[in-house]
Amino acid sequence: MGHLEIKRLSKSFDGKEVLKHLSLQVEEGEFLTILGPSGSGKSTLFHLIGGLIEPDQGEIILDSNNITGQRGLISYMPQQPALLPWRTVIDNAMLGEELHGKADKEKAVEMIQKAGLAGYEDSLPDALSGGMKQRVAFIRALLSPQSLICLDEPFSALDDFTRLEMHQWLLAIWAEYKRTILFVTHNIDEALFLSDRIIVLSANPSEIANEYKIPFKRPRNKELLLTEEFLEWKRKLNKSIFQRQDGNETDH
Ligand SMILES: Nc1ncnc2c1ncn2[C@@H]1O[C@H](COP(=O)(O)OP(=O)(O)OP(=O)(O)O)[C@@H](O)[C@H]1O
Repeated sequence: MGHLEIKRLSKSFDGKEVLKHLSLQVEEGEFLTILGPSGSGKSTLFHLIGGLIEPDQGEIILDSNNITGQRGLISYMPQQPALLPWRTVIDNAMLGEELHGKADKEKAVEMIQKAGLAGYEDSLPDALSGGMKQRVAFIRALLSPQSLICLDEPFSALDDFTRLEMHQWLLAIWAEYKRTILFVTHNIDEALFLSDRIIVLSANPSEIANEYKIPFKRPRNKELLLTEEFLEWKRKLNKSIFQRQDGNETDH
């Protein structure tokens, strides 16, 4: 479960083409990142997958079902953690599950503890740091029954130290609860550190400029960031993005 297929998706706003015939697949259990410049249509793509808006053309297929224009079938974690301020940590964590039936409180407590938030179960979100709030939002996404989790730049508001910590935490928890993840970011390091595969988007309108399978072994830890292999990949992706923006040939 969690196999996503996007078929020739197009979307314009006020006559401006944002996505043009975009096709991609996310395999079951895969961590796929879409890397693209600001304004390349990454959030628009997520709004389409989540059924918040309808495409002009194209289809979205999840586990062989056409879900185009349908809401509530994927788990979505936005840039800001979007916790309800009047609900406690545990009640926020169980929210996605509650909306789809009965919540498993024991499981939620277990995950909160694994996320290093033991003792905060009954606290309100205001008592948490930015990184802690993101953990709660991610637990909520993981506990929701949907097989595909879409993460829209979830760490962009965090400082570098917290972000790296969150990356390591996310990979550890993802390895344990194995779900399909579609992640968008414009941070190259983040994309390389986390992903099985990276799709680079071009802008105006968005098309797939390049696609890369990332060979780093798992589990990954922060030492990877300083290896020659990592820096080599970083140069390759930089070149892919910036040559394209400068209007030169792409690197395939
Ligand atoms: N509801 C809307 N009405 C009109 N234009 C829109 C709407 N939503 C998005 N756009 C336009 O579509 C383009 C792509 O926006 P989108 O937010 O999807 O890009 P993005 O890649 O997620 O950018 P960022 O990385 O800055 O968040 C932008 O030019 C934006 O102004």
